[in-house]
This record gives sequence, C-alpha cells and structure tokens, in this order.
Amino acid sequence: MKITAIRFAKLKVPLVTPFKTALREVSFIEDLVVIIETDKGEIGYGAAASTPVITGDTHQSILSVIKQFIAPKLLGMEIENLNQICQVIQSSVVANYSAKAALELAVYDLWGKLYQAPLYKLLGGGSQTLRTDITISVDNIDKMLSDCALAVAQGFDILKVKIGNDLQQDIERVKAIYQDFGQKTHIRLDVNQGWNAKQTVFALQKLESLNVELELVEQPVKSDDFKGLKYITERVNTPIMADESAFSPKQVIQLLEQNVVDIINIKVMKTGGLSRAIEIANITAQYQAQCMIGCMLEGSIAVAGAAHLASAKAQQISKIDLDGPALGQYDPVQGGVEFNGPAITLSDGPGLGINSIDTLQPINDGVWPL
Ligand SMILES: C[C@H](N)C(=O)N[C@H](CCC(=O)O)C(=O)O
Ligand SMILES: [Mg+2]
Repeated sequence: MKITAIRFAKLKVPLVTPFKTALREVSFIEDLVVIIETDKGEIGYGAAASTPVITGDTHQSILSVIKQFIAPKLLGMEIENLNQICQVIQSSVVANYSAKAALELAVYDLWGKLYQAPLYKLLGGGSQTLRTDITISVDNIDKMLSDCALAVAQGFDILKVKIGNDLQQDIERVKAIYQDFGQKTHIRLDVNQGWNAKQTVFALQKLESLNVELELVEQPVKSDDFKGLKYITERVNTPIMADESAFSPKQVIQLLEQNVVDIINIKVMKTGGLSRAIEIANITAQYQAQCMIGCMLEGSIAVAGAAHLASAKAQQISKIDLDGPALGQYDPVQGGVEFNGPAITLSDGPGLGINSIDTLQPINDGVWPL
C-alpha cells in the first residue's frame, strides 16, 4: 500500500464552555485534518491542533511545513515500512511537532488498515475502554464550582483544575474546590507555567498545611525552568508533573535522571506523533516514573491515536487526560473513540477505527501533490 497524495481540511467544533488556561482562552476545538491517500484506495486520518503558545505551531505553519518539507519525501513510500516512514517524518525538518503528529497519526491509521486490526491491538493489545479526567477552566470561584458540579454529575471523578493567573486567587480557588469536591474526586492542578518556583513552593506548602490533598501539580513554572522545577520537587510532598517542559525523549531523560519532576505528561502534539510518544513511555518505565497521556484542546481524531497508545501502554501510562472531544458540543467523527462521561471506548475497526467525519471543510489548494 503506497502513499499517493495528501489532502487537508479543517474541523471546527464549538465548546460547551470557553476553555481558559493561564496561557490562552478559546471557544472552539479547531483541528487541521490530514488525509493520506494510497494506491489501494484506503485513506488514513490524522489531525493537529494549533497551539502557538505551547508548540509554536499554527494551522498555517503545519500546512506549509507538510507540503514543503515532508510530503515530497513520503510520496510512494510503502505503509508496511512504518518505522522508515516515521524516521522520514521526524528527520525532514526540526521541531514542527504538530505537523509530524498529524502525519504520523494518519500513517499509523493506514498501518492498522493494512493489517486489518485496531491500532491498540497492533501496538501490543490492551483494554477497549479507558477513563479520562475532565478539565475545569480557570475562572471566578462560582463558575469553577458549578463546572465541577456539572462534571461530577456527568460521572467524572478526576478533575484537572486550571489555575495560574493570580497566586492568591489560585489558592482560594483550590481551597474552595477541595472543600466541595475533595472527598468525591481526585484533584489535579495545571498551572500552565503561571507561577514561579518560590510562589509554587509557597502555594503548595500552604495547601499541604491545610490538608488539601492533590493528586499532582502540572507545569507550575516556565517550560525552560528545570532548575525551578527541581527546587519545587525537593520542597513539596505533592507530585510535580512536567508538561510544557517535556517534548523530546532527551528532555524526559534529563527531567527524570536529575529528579527534576516526578511525573511526565506525554502528548502526541509535543512528541511529533506516536513513535516518539512510545519511546517516551518506555523511558519513563526505565526510570520507574509515572506518566500521563494528555492532549491539547483537540478533537477525537488525534485523541483516538493517543487513546490507542494509552490502551496498549497501560503498564507505563497510568493517568489519562484525553478530554478534548468531551469539551465540545458534539463530535463530528463517527467511530474512533466514543465518549460517555469519563468512559472512552475504542473502536474495534482497523487503525484508528474512524468511519466518517461530518462538517469537514476542505482547504483551498489543500491537496498535495496539486
Ligand atoms: C485539554 C487538556 N485537558 C488540557 O488541559 N491540555 C492543556 C493544553 C491545552 C491547550 O491549550 O490546547 C494542558 O495540559 O496544558
Ligand atoms: Mg498541561
């Protein structure tokens, strides 16, 4: 099965409530969809989110990097040579991880179709169902409490609470949420780089002294502040997780080798797809460190890839933050992953298991080669 062309489209889904973090605020899930065509008539789906404040990638940059630097090298390649294709994708250009992720996802989808098996089975096998947390956007305390109540009513028992835009208010937000929901849910915090090291130690020691039990705190300080992360990890009992600091296998080795953090958040938009995500999951296992599979605010095409990986790598990946599609008003993708509250069910169809996609908006000039 040979790669013959690549098509591009956009997919836009309105959110139930605006997604607000210390880094950005958005009201839609917007994916650039990549469709790889083959000489056998099979197509593979991949997708990428635009998160310039985290990856530096936009839909425009993803599209031009694929067309200009990567796609010309993929034309004619055999899907059965999966590792070789991933190597070409990874080495065609530096960085641009979201572009690489979208392409790798579509290639892995086709690999499953070639062997007529769901991806999680080809990757080693695992459970067909997973449980995700849900994100609570940073907002005023009343809105955050009502969002938590809604999430709990929908069956979620792990809340990923966004904070990081005001230290004192953040402490009050966490205290209020813990008071109302701390007994019935696990609470994760994601600061999205909003604090510095001393502020983090102050806030977490304060919360610990009040017996506020947090499952983990994600990326409290700037992505390049490894010294700050280590300073925090050495001074608090709450587990510290790296997100924006952990893109590459090399960074993950440094983070774990030097005891900079306790946990790693793997996202395919940061690793450049599944091949490096697998590599990082294996590295965390070597260090006997825990890891999470996470997502950007992205729809269910890319999340399906991450979910198949999480299923097959359940020994390494113990925490799941794949709630992107659950935050949308609807899911235009049929097959793939199905959400029912916190439960994610993987399709048993081949590859990612996607059957069809509604409301795809083709992009002008969005076919390669033209
Ligand atoms: C959606 C997911 N639960 C999440 O919170 N991801 C964020 C980044 C999302 C974005 O800005 O698109 C994270 O873990 O930092
Ligand atoms: Mg994060």
